[in-house]
Amino acid sequence: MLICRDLPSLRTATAALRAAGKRLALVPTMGALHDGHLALVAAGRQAADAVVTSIFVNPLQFNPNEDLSRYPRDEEGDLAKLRSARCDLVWMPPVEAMYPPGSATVIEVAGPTHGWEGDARPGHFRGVATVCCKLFLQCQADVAVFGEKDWQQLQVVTRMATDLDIPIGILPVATVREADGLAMSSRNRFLSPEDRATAPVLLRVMTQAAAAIAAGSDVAAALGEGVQALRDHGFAPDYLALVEAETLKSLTARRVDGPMRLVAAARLGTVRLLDNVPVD
Ligand SMILES: Nc1ncnc2c1ncn2[C@@H]1O[C@H](COP(=O)(O)OP(=O)(O)OP(=O)(O)O)[C@@H](O)[C@H]1O
Ligand SMILES: CC(C)(CO)[C@@H](O)C(=O)[O-]
Ligand code: BAL
Repeated sequence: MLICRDLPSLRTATAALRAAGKRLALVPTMGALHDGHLALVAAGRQAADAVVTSIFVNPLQFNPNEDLSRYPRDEEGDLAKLRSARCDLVWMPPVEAMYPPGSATVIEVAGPTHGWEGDARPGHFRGVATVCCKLFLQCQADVAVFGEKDWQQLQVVTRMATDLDIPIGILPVATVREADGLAMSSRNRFLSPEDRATAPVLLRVMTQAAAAIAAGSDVAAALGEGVQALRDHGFAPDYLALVEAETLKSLTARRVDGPMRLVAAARLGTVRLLDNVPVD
């Protein structure tokens, strides 16, 4: 497994893979890898001949009041996991290689960035879109693999690649969960034992609300009951919403002309949990 820490060596390595006729899959991550990330690597292996995983904790997508400095890092562990998953190349640039002094260009996506995580984390999607655009251009992969766990991010990146005519396919991978239903996330390690025991309630509440809406219940009532149930279990919900799956536009009634998604963010102690489920 090759490890590249500067752009010239990444370009040389990816050019050699392409010259050998290999199709490349890119898996963008921020490290602290778990089985959710490894499912993306496995999907990349299925979709292409060689997998490039990037590990870069992107300062541009964190707000000043967020957890950049305590974001979990585990380079040794990550590299061991990627070797076992038969990743071919790891791209782990230092911040100065990604944003050299004088960098002055950002990518601003409208549409699916509006609302939800876009409201809760101002500037977050500008940082995500900018780094993903750079990663796509740096690696020139054929496909990029993203988890459905970050549903809004998946829609934002898909929109950006389409709008900028970047020749890359976006491959979504279903959310990987713990046995009790909690979506795997690097930040779960910060849950206290008590909060870890409560955390799966988020999926249970969302699944119930999605089933009620699918069965024809009033949307506002189903969402209201869900929010109350979360509060009763000690969550501080940021939002629980029914949205159009691709645009993230809020829905007050079931739609009949396309897919819907239930999206939620809720805090438990210091940890903000994200999840989403289909409504059908
Ligand atoms: N449980 C999961 N199932 C599927 N994909 C996942 C899962 N968790 C993360 N991913 C995907 O892995 C990629 C990198 O995510 P990231 O490195 O932020 O991991 P994370 O565990 O989501 O961390 P965070 O705690 O920041 O949310 C994203 O495409 C994300 O959607
Ligand atoms: C896509 C990503 C790697 C961009 O920094 C990040 O937002 C993430 O880990 O989901
Ligand atoms: N998983 C999305 C990256 C972030 O929380 O910043």
